[in-house]
Amino acid sequence: ENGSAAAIPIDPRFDIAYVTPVTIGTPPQTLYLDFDTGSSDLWVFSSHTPESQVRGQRIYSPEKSSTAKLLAGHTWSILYGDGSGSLGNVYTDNFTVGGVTVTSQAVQTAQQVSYSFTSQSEIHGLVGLGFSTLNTVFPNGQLTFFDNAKSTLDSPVFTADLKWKKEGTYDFGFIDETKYTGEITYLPVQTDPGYWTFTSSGYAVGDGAFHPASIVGIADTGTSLTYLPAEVVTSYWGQVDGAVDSDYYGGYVFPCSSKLPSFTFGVGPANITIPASYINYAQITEGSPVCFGGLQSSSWLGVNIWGDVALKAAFVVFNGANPPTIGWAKK
Ligand SMILES: O=C(CNCCc1c[nH]c2ccccc12)Nc1scc(-c2ccccc2)c1C(=O)NCc1ccccc1
Repeated sequence: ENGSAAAIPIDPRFDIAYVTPVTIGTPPQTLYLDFDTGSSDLWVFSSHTPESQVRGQRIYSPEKSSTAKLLAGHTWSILYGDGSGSLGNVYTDNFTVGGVTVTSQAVQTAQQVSYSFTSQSEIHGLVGLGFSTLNTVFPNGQLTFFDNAKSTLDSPVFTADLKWKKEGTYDFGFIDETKYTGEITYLPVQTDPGYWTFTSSGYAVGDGAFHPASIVGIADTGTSLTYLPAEVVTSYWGQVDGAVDSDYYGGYVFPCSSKLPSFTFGVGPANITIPASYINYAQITEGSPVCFGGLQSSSWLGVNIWGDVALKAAFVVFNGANPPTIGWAKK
């Protein structure tokens, strides 16, 4: 049974994250969750989350679901690179997204969430679409929604068609030819430790020369910006009048009036171009003449991340066959 669901930007001004409607339990409880290829825990705000940590989010109440079952003795705790995190207990219940249903999906209910989640009222939890090896449930790791759904899909794939300041889609089980142009270029995926890790073949700044390089990075729908090696982002921001790498603002900022070049990255023999508008990420604060870049250095992360700023420039196929591969197409 294949499926398709909307990827809705949570803020009309800039693409912090995208949420997708899901239903959990019986009778169905609808929540809007962040589908995240950069992690592998499905966790939700719940009736177990302290009221002081809930600010407008919808919650999942397992006690109101006749099909919910506590996974006794199991707990989870996750920490993300930005220092945010959450922890709690585990239930299994019916989980449906875009017409695809998994009965007895592990649903991790939050007993604690960090402030960065409390402050995002539009995000009611995350659906990890990384490899299940990254799942944090203890003592027995749980399977992701995609791993559970795979056998019921026509093909063991899901695709991401994220859009700039507009609603996109996640498709499960099939590849929609109307969503891309030209050919899909498939690349090998390194599944250790469990991210969708691939190697880009290089980059170009604006209409400049292509620089062949092997850039190993994670295709990550759950991270807003794109973080690349210092020499790459330095050569990009070197082309922008007034751009500086600001300790104060925590990254490259530039005068909002500056003209930005596009950024092209290689995917095998092909390439994807990120339009300049996607890299003009956001004003520092409403009305500020200072803008924050969508392309930032990965040196403090220790890992390169192709986040939403890059992914929304492409149609991306996450192929969960054995061995897994990742496909990139223009659109
Ligand atoms: O975790 C995810 C995707 N889920 C994010 C969920 C989330 C976390 N706050 C959120 C807030 C809103 C919505 C979703 C989230 N991706 C990956 S793969 C490797 C790293 C990593 C590993 C080591 C060191 C650094 C990163 C991360 C990472 O920490 N990204 C977040 C981030 C955030 C800021 C800057 C860089 C990376």
